[in-house]
Amino acid sequence: MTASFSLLNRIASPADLRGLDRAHLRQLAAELREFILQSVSRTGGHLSSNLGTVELTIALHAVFNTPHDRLVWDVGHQTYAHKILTGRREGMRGLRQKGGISGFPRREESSFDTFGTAHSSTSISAALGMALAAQRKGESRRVVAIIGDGALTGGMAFEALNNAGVHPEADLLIVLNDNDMSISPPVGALNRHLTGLLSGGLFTAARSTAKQVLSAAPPLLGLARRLEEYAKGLVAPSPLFEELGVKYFGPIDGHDLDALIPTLHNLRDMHGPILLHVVTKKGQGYKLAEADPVAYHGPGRFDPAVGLAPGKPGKAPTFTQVFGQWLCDMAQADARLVGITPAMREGSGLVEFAERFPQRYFDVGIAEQHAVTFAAGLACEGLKPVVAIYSTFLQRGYDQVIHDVAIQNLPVMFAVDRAGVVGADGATHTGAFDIPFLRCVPNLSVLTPADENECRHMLTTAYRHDAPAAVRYPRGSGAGVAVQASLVVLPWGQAQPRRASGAQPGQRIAILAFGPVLYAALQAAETFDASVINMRFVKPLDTAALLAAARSHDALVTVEEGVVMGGAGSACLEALQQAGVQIPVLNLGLPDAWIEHGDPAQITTDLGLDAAGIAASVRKRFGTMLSPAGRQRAANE
Ligand SMILES: Cc1ncc(C[n+]2csc(CCOP(=O)(O)OP(=O)(O)O)c2C)c(N)n1
Ligand SMILES: CC(=O)[C@@H](O)[C@H](O)COP(=O)(O)O
Ligand SMILES: [Mg+2]
Repeated sequence: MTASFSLLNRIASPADLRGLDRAHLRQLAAELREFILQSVSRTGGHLSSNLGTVELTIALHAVFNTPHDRLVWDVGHQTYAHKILTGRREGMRGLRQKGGISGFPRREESSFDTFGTAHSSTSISAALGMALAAQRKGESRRVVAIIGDGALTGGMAFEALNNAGVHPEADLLIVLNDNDMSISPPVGALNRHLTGLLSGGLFTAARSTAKQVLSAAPPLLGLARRLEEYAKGLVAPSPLFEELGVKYFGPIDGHDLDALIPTLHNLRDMHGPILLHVVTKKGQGYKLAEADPVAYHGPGRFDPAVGLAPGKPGKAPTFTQVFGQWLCDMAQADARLVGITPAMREGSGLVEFAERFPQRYFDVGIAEQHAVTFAAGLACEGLKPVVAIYSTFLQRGYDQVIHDVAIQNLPVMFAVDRAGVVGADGATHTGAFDIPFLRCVPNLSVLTPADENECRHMLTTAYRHDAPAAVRYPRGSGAGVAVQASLVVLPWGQAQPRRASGAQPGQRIAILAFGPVLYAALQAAETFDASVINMRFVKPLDTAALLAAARSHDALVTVEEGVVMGGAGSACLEALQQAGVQIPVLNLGLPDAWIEHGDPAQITTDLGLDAAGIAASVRKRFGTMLSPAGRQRAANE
């Protein structure tokens, strides 16, 4: 790194910055911002949110006695400054890489990380719990939740505010970090309310007023009350929060340490649930990120002097891109189609659809539960909703899938992206569980395309099925199979034989593959001259193909990129058991363990789900069967 980090290098923990004067804190902010930019440009990571929270993080650690006082971050994708100031500056080299530090707060990583997170809108609930625990235990502790304007759109945040408002004994400070952005531009009436608080020059006027009023020191008891009234009168009052029983302060400039520090100082000594509205800019200080915070939300590696490299032409499309193109084509073909995203327009591949079909596109905010039930409502009235959702975030909408979609057998289609290993985001974002939790729901079908072209066909197949259906596909690209333009419906519930074993009786193995892992299975099959079946459907399972494979082989292997426990392999075991068929079966997939962050290819290898890994597992389990002695034994049986 070329820049000088003379001050930052001396900060081993927040205690080191508490003695610094304002000028030095400003220098620290500048160094920290440069450090984050350089560091993230080398590792990839959530850049623009982190550039926007540098001053806020410094101010929080300067004013609060962390980690005794609790900072609870929402989502946690904006905690790089926090990590750097809490002893993990060197750790940033390995950010989100195998064995390195996480991109999110983790309790096991640092005592300053008070609550593990990465899914949105949990901070107020957790912080309220901590504040009430402290109160009940008689501990003197301040608890601060830091939540973005995007995260505040999540249902959990509203539920927590509703609860906090009836706990005046909870000393809880909620810092609303309002950068007027989610990943994409924010949506919804709450955003309109927040914008209203900043409009008409009020925020500009309030900036200096707030500085004078909210920063009055020292915070005496009587002053706290006056402060509140001043703030109500002179700064923008928010009836919304006040009516909920949460005292509202702000808005103040979240990049101005002279406003932040004294204000936090005063609010620190007030009681009950309080919300401080802080205004920041996503990408602050790096012009390219300020101009395009969406592109710099979570970039890979890049040269900070040049910015993000343009996508390479001719590269195979990702599954997400295949879905995005399919959605536009299907929308063109069927006027009933509507597309829904819970705040993931870019990640889920809906940018073009949103532009071309604005009346049929719904970004509902970070509100997965609502997204699913909203889709159910649309379906009730004859529309054909497609909910584009990451596997990990569908976990949030599970009861809605069961109660609102499946019980009523409504034709809602789920395009389940990021199913399987995701890489740098790690355990919180791995799409591990969707097969088990979806396949047990009556009426709901689960499809697992093996490649890009099959993905397009399966999306069409599921869409035309006219009942609840989920098509799951992974992050990134697959085998690179060319995608046909036509909208093809595949035979419902039918597997596809891909390779026939020519092995001797006693040595015949069939690999049943679910999803893109088919291609690794095909490679592994060469080693043992195994049969390979592309199962295509987890549900309805092609039991005819399964039983036929069991009859004509000596062992079965199932492979999927999801947890083995309760997964597609389990579905095969259940079907075999129901049919009274006994055959050795090896189930391969994700283990009963958290999949940590790292390079996705490396993770796949470590999990034994690449060709070599599958072959090694088969050899380990069925090695004796494959040996001459084993063959002899099988022949004698
Ligand atoms: C439950 C859930 N849904 C979606 C996401 C994906 N996501 C991560 S950050 C983010 C935007 C958050 O916006 P905000 O809280 O305002 O923070 P900012 O990015 O603006 O700093 C979204 C939608 C998530 N982490 N969790
Ligand atoms: C923090 C968060 O939840 C998102 O920003 C997520 O990291 C995006 O992941 P993708 O890069 O897979 O879209
Ligand atoms: Mg935001």
